[in-house]
Amino acid sequence: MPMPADTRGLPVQKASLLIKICGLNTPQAVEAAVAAGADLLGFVFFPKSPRYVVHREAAELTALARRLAPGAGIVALTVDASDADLEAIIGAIAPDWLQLHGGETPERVAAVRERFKGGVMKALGVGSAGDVARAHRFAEVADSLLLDAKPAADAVLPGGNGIPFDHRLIAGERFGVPFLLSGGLHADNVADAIRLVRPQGVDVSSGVESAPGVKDAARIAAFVRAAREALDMVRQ
Ligand SMILES: O=C(O)c1ccccc1NCC(=O)[C@H](O)[C@H](O)COP(=O)(O)O
Repeated sequence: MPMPADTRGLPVQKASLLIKICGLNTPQAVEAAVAAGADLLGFVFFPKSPRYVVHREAAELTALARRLAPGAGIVALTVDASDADLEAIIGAIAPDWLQLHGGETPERVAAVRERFKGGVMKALGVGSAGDVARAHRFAEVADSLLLDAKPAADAVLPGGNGIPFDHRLIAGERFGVPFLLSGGLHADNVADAIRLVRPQGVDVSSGVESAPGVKDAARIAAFVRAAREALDMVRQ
């Protein structure tokens, strides 16, 4: 899996993750996320998702993002992607981060990280104390974690379902690597979630949409404002 060596630009790691808007699929959505001041911009490479972008679209959107916000981190979200798929995505958009949102094992995460020069973020569903213990194992092989709700058994998507989980399971938890809190967040609940969990950042998709796959500029702005204020408070 030959991967470019110059993608670990790491403005995002310096910023310790912070606020990610996921599932950007139009120029308007990218512009709204950038205008709101998002730190990480996520692009979904999972065909069954309403936020799916093909490589050519993703290349155009990430070029726009880099022009408008050179300091923002570009995140490519994949689900159990093969080496060839990852290589094609990296070739198309040179992401700063790969978000692995499938059933990747710790060994697979370590192997991807070995070859990819950007950051590797492992997404995990949390529904029990056992899941938190499992997250610690992944923290040994990933650059960061994204802790999300577990999808329903019959869900089509492994993420992006707008479902929250019990944040008390990870209140004050530390993993040795930064993590994003995710799952069912929106402008009205994100501050409470941040105050309880004290994550290094937050991630949202459904909570800033007017319909599945349709980002809403006002909701993005409100989310980033609320999240930024709460993150600033817990960092003091
Ligand atoms: O968003 C998707 O369509 C998606 C598809 C396949 C795997 C993961 C997906 N999203 C993952 C994310 O990073 C979401 O932002 C995260 O799960 C939170 O989603 P939401 O609860 O909708 O805010």
